[in-house]
Amino acid sequence: MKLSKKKKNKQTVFCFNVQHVLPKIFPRKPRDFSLPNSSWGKEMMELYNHYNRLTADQSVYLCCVSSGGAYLSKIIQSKARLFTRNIRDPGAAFEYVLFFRQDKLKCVCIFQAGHLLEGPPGHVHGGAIATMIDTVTGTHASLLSAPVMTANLNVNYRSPIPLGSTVLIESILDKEDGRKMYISCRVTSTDGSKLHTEATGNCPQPGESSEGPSHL
Ligand SMILES: CCCCCCCC/C=C\CCCCCCCC(=O)SCCNC(=O)CCNC(=O)[C@H](O)C(C)(C)COP(=O)(O)OP(=O)(O)OC[C@H]1O[C@@H](n2cnc3c(N)ncnc32)[C@H](O)[C@@H]1OP(=O)(O)O
Repeated sequence: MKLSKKKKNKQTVFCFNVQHVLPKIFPRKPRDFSLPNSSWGKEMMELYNHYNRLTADQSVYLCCVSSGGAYLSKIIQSKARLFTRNIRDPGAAFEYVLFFRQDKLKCVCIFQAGHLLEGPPGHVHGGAIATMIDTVTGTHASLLSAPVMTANLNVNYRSPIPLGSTVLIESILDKEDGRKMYISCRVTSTDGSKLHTEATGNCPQPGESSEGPSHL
């Protein structure tokens, strides 16, 4: 993955451009799943507008596209799809947008959990929550360094997340030790008053001998 670097108002702004990570052979412009759609509730829209405004000067808006599968299928001859973007029905599963703040080494994700993610009746499945945490910490670590693999993820579920609700997932780089990135993550209600889940993860850049995401 390449990050382009632009000087803007004396600040360095990193732009994540999907065109850099897609091969030229990709037949059409992929749908950008991080743009608003009709399934987004009021809270999701308000938060999206809030963070999107913040990106104007000092942050980066990540375009999380569904293109991974189509890209990979050309290479590994499979029907792979990025797990969190493989359900086409808007609002049915993982609706989310990631915002990466360069200054505080912090990533914020707005996540609206759809009806296909049910675990305990009326609430979000723990595996779906861990998936989103893994996605946020993995993307965060990858954008701070190079593509990583999650080696270790510890998740503590503190209070259930109501199905259909919107939550904030915030990740922070705690420590960088060689090629290991230690990241902590909190899932809270959108006003921050209720803690749903806490997690810590270790995401190293794979060594040369390991089977990392080198094909990316
Ligand atoms: C993929 C990222 C792409 C990014 C693209 C961004 C664009 C945005 C687009 C789309 C976003 C999508 C984002 C999704 C993100 C999802 C992330 C995942 O779910 S990854 C799948 C689950 N994880 C695995 O399958 C790993 C399996 N394990 C391995 O492959 C290896 O064990 C690996 C690579 C983790 C390490 O292997 P070694 O050979 O490279 O290196 P060694 O020496 O074994 O470990 C390195 C250091 O890490 C520690 N370590 C290893 N395993 C550990 C563990 N389980 N717990 C704690 N530390 C561990 C070791 O002690 C070592 O530390 P010392 O350097 O000696 O200090």
